[in-house]
Amino acid sequence: MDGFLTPRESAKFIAENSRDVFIDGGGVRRVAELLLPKVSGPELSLASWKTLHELNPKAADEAAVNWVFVTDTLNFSFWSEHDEHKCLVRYRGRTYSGFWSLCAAINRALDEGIPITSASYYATVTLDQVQHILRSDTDVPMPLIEERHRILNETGKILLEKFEGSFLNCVRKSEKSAQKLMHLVVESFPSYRDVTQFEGKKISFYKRAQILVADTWSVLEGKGDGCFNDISTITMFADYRLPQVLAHLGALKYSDELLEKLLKGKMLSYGNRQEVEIRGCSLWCIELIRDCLLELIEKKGEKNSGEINSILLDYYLWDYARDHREDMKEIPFHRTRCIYY
Ligand SMILES: Nc1nc2c(c(CN[C@H]3C=C[C@H](O)[C@@H]3O)cn2[C@@H]2O[C@H](COP(=O)(O)O)[C@@H](O)[C@H]2O)c(=O)[nH]1
Repeated sequence: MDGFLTPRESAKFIAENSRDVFIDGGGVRRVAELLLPKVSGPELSLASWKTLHELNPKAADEAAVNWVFVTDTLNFSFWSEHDEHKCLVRYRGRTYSGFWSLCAAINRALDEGIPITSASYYATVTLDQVQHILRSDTDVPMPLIEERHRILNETGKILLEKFEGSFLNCVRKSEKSAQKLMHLVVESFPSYRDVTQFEGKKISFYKRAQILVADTWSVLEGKGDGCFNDISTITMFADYRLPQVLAHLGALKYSDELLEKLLKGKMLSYGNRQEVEIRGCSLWCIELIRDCLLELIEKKGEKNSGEINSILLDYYLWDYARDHREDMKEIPFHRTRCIYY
C-alpha cells in the first residue's frame, strides 16, 4: 500500500495538527508511573496473552495461528447502542460480551464440530451458518453480521488461493519481520486496509493488521515463526477502547465540543476528522507513554523481564479498560460503526 504514511508517522502528523483531541504531558507521565511497578510483573509480559485469557488458545501450533487469524479478521465493532442491551455469548458457564463474545462464539462452534477456523470452511460458509455460529444469548445480535459473513467468504477464498489455506504460510513469507507481515496482510486482504486521509495526507492505522501481527507473536510465544526481529515497531491498535481509557486516565483530552458530542452518543463516521484525531492522538499517546516508561525504568534501574513495547502496553490498558468499565462512564468511547476496529 504505497504512498501511505505508516501508522506511527500518521499518528505523529495527526497529533501535531489535531484541533479537538490533545495529549496531556502530565497525564502521559502519570500513566507511565502507573505502569512502572508492573514492568516486572506477569501483566506486562508476553505470557499474559495466554495465562490471563482463558478463551485464547494455549497451543502454539498451526491450528492456534489459524484461530488467531479468523478471530482478528472478525475483530471489530462490538459496541451496542445501549450497553444494557447487547450481544452476549454464554460459553462453559461464563457469559462474555464485546470482543470476548466473538472468541466464545468461535470456541463454541469448534466444540460443536464446526471447523470455523478452516479457510476451506469459511470461504463458502453461508449467512445462515454465520448467524448460527455468532448467535447471541440475548435478543441483540452481534453487530454487522452480514459484513462479517462477506469478509469471511472474501478472506477464506484469498487464504486458499494465495497461502494454501493457512495463515502460517503467510507468516512464514514474512521472514520473521513484523512489518513485512503487516504489509503482506494489508496487501492481500482488503478488509484489513484501515486507511483514510487527514489534512491532505494519506494515513494508515492498520488496526486489525497490527493486532493480528501482535496476536500471532503472542500465540507463538515470540518463538520460532513468531520470533519477529522488529516486533517493537508495531504500535498500539487504534480501537474505541484505548482512547476511552487514555482519556479516563488523563493522558488524552477532548475539546468541549467533541466531549459534548460523545456524551450525547453521536456517531462519528469512519475517516471523519474528529474520529481520525481520536485514533491518531491515542496511538501517539501510547508511543509517548512507552518512551516515558522506558526512561523511568532506566532511571529507577527497574529490571524488566522481557522487552516493554507498545503491544504489551496496549494489551494491559485494554484489559484495564475492561476491568474499569464503571469508572470510565464519565468519558464515553466514540461511536463509529465500521469493519476496521
Ligand atoms: N487496542 C486494542 N483493541 C482491542 C484489543 C482486543 C482484544 N485483543 C487482545 C486482548 C486480549 C487478547 O489477548 C487479545 O489479544 C480487542 N480490541 C478492540 O476493542 C474493541 C472491543 O472492545 P470491547 O467492546 O470492550 O470488547 C474492538 O474495537 C476490538 O477490535 C486489544 O488488545 N487492544
